[in-house]
Amino acid sequence: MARKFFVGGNWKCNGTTEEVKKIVGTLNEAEIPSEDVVEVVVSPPFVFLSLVKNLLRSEIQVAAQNCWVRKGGAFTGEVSAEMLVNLAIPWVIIGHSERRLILNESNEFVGDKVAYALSQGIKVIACVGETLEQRESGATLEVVAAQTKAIAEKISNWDNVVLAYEPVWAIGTGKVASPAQAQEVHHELRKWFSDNVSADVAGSIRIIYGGSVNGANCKELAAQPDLDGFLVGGASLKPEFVDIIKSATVKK
Ligand SMILES: O=C(CO)COP(=O)(O)O
Repeated sequence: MARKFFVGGNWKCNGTTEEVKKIVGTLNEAEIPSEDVVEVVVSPPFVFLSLVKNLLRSEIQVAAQNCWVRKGGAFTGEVSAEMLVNLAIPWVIIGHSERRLILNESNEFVGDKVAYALSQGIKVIACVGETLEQRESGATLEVVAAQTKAIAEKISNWDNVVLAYEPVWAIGTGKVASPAQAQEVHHELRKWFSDNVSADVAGSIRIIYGGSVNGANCKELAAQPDLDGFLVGGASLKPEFVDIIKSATVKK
């Protein structure tokens, strides 16, 4: 079965009510390819999830940017998977490098979070990616394999997971991975699934790229055979996000 192109917009810790309404207005008016061609998900900060879900056209889904690792309770400042279910939020981003590196989320903790969110029926955009230092020392594949393995050790069904390869050195830097660099890692990750999980999962899992994707560079990246979409940061706050969604048609 062909892998449906996936475009996620990670708004990170940005936006006011007015700005959020403006982005949603742009998306609601945009001409985008049908749901058969592309799956689109935007991820606002927690406080705007309900607002966005209520205002946004129904073909575009909503994701949280994180959730607590287990059942909710006495965990001040956290938001539980149960709460996301209660708000009918279908997706969550887990293991973004900003959380791994700034908030010290370990591979194991990320694996536990992915497993718990899935157990509650929430689909997961799981992020992996190497730092510049790791790339320069030749450790890229080892790093992304270890991050993926820590998830694989905690889950047995990958149907509701999208894997986002986001090299840290490309995030927010304007320094996008070349199509060849992205393809190489996506290909190796797919091979990792084939060797360590199953040929079925290797063939069906969507591996999307994130890191300085914009309206100008998306088409060439989208054309890479093992690249099934994008996780977009900065450009997802701008009208050019629509151009990135449209790059799905490159696969046709
Ligand atoms: O981190 C990202 C998406 O999760 C990518 O961010 P930028 O697109 O701003 O580089």
